[in-house]
Amino acid sequence: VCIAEALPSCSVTLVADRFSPDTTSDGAAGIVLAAEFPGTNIPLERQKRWFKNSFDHLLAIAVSAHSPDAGVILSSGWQIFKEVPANKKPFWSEFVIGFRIMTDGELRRFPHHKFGHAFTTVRCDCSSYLPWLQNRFRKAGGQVEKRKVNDLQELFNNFDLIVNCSGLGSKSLVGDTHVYPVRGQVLKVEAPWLNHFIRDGDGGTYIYPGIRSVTLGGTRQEGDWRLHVDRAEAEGILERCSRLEPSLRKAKVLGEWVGLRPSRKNPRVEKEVVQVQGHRVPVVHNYGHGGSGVTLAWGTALDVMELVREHLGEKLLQARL
Ligand SMILES: Cc1cc2nc3c(=O)[nH]c(=O)nc-3n(C[C@H](O)[C@H](O)[C@H](O)COP(=O)(O)OP(=O)(O)OC[C@H]3O[C@@H](n4cnc5c(N)ncnc54)[C@H](O)[C@@H]3O)c2cc1C
Ligand SMILES: O=C([O-])CC(=O)C(=O)O
Repeated sequence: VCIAEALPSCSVTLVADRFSPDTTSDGAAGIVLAAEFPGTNIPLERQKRWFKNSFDHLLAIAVSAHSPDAGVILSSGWQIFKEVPANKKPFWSEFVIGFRIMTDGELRRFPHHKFGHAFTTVRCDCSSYLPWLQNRFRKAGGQVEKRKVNDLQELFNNFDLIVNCSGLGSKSLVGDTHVYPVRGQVLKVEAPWLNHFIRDGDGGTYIYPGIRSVTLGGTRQEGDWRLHVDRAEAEGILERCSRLEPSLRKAKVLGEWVGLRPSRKNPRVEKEVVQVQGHRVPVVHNYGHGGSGVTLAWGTALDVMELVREHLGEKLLQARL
């Protein structure tokens, strides 16, 4: 969408074997919140820029008339901690709305937790947001092709530049041994009386009210490729969430879902030049966002757009010489 809208002289084709509602992104809890990538060599300033650019983009949708169609809304709530964290202010605290430390009075609702953040962020219902974005893409002249790409070489004859956003698919598509799954299971329940999110800071339990349902999570299992719903885990999620919000014991379960977070120590947002049959072909990678793909999507896409722009500038220069 970024490239198709900002560079109208380019013809952009989206090639994928799965589209909404069948992608990982469709089932994501969709909250705009991020943890620092552990052990990453991506500078914090760059992670901040990704967060801020995404947040500002989504906030503008959330406060516009597009909000209901796009499934993007403002969401207020609490992130609570059983122990006071070493870093009391996460790196994104300056970008969300009204970030503050919770008062003792607020914490009384959560007797097993000692510390918390209160703030307003954005929540994306991706089963609405993705079709809405795809519509924007088509309006900007984008083409869509549904097929599996087995090797990037299949694309080099028809395209001048490739942007690789294949998530976990990059393991086989570009032979990346650093990308791995972190399995996550969630439930959707009917509890229209809930308006505020509650997230345990360890990421193991969360309650996110949305437009049509409330998402309950979660699990984080590294290297686990199982895509089926695990009964015991579903019961565990319901139990943990009900301990935080007892009214959930009465909520009707509407659906269950499992997804694999495309995880990587360093999310890969960079240009690579690949040699194919004597030609140098540029590939811009944008994958490995782990549990923060909804949060960082727009910010990383803007970096990709800059890399695409640079490449077009170089091409133009070469053509003139
Ligand atoms: C339970 C759970 C909860 C989550 N909650 C949140 C949250 O609250 N906030 C947040 O920010 N993030 C969240 N995430 C993380 C988020 O879902 C991911 O980071 C994001 O979906 C990754 O997006 P992606 O586009 O890279 O990958 P995907 O959504 O998996 O898309 C990859 C695309 O590439 C295509 N593809 C791959 N290989 C090929 C190939 N060889 N040929 C053709 N097409 C190919 C696929 O068909 C698909 O269309 C959550 C994840 C899970 C599992
Ligand atoms: O951790 C959260 O709050 C939601 C999320 O991003 C995930 O499950 O990956």
